[in-house]
Amino acid sequence: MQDVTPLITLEHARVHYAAEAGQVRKAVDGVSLNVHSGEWVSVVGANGSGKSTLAAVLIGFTPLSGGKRHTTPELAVRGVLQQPDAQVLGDTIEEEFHFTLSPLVDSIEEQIRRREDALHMVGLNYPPETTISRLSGGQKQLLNIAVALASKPDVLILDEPTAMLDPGARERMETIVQSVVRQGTAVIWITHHLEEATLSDRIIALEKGRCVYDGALSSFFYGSPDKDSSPTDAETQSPCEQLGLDPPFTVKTALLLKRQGMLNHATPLRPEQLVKEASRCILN
Ligand SMILES: Nc1ncnc2c1ncn2[C@@H]1O[C@H](COP(=O)(O)OP(=O)(O)OP(=O)(O)O)[C@@H](O)[C@H]1O
Repeated sequence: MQDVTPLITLEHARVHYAAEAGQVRKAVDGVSLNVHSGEWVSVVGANGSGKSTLAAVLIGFTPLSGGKRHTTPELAVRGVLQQPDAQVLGDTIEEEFHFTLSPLVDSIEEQIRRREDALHMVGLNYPPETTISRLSGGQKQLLNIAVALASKPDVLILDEPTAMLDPGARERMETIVQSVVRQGTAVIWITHHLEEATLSDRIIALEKGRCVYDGALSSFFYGSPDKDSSPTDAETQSPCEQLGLDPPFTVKTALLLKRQGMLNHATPLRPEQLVKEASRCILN
């Protein structure tokens, strides 16, 4: 059950940078949104659309050029950024957890328990005295995610967390996020892989720094359900298609089936939903 008070609110948030020849680069341009407890929000958009800048604004790293950012008192926000090396402070796994957990948790036993749970969760099976420089890029990313999880934040912001991960670790990330969201953490997941967005509750799309979509996944991928025309009509392109983004394989397949007169108003997002809808269609 979601708390109605937003954890973070942005009101007309702007981040503008000075560019060449006196121009202004609008990295984030008038974005207004709310983030609630226990929701999983995907943020999508083309390269340079402002996703990482928005993440930095939500975390509180990047000051606003205009607009407002409100948070609830003592909100704990943790971010895992794209470059894992940029976030590592310690020489060893143990040190890395210690730097984050010692200001938050007094008991050493509790710190160790959180560290072991988090390493187990992300599947990083290395002893705590391991030197971080020995880890691969993907393993460092998993370490940053584990440290963020161990701090039990109210809001967890993941900027392309799976970019360096193998398929097994990617799948594990989805399970981890489902579990922390169930415990009430709000997760903001920035991704170029729209397959990863299909488990989230809501999708935000950016274009040239502006928020051009904030809402349900089904309307984003299939168009608005209350329109009279079919979502496969050229004139009724979905927001995803209008933005030129690559929809998940399941959505592409479902759209092809719809063009063959199958699936009616079904809007499957995951393969298992597509199989269910297609079977229903065949049996009828
Ligand atoms: N510190 C900065 N100084 C100047 N311009 C910046 C700065 N940070 C970002 N920008 C510009 O702001 C725009 C948005 O960048 P941002 O990294 O937020 O996009 P993105 O959607 O995350 O891109 P990608 O998908 O490629 O990671 C880009 O045009 C970028 O060049």
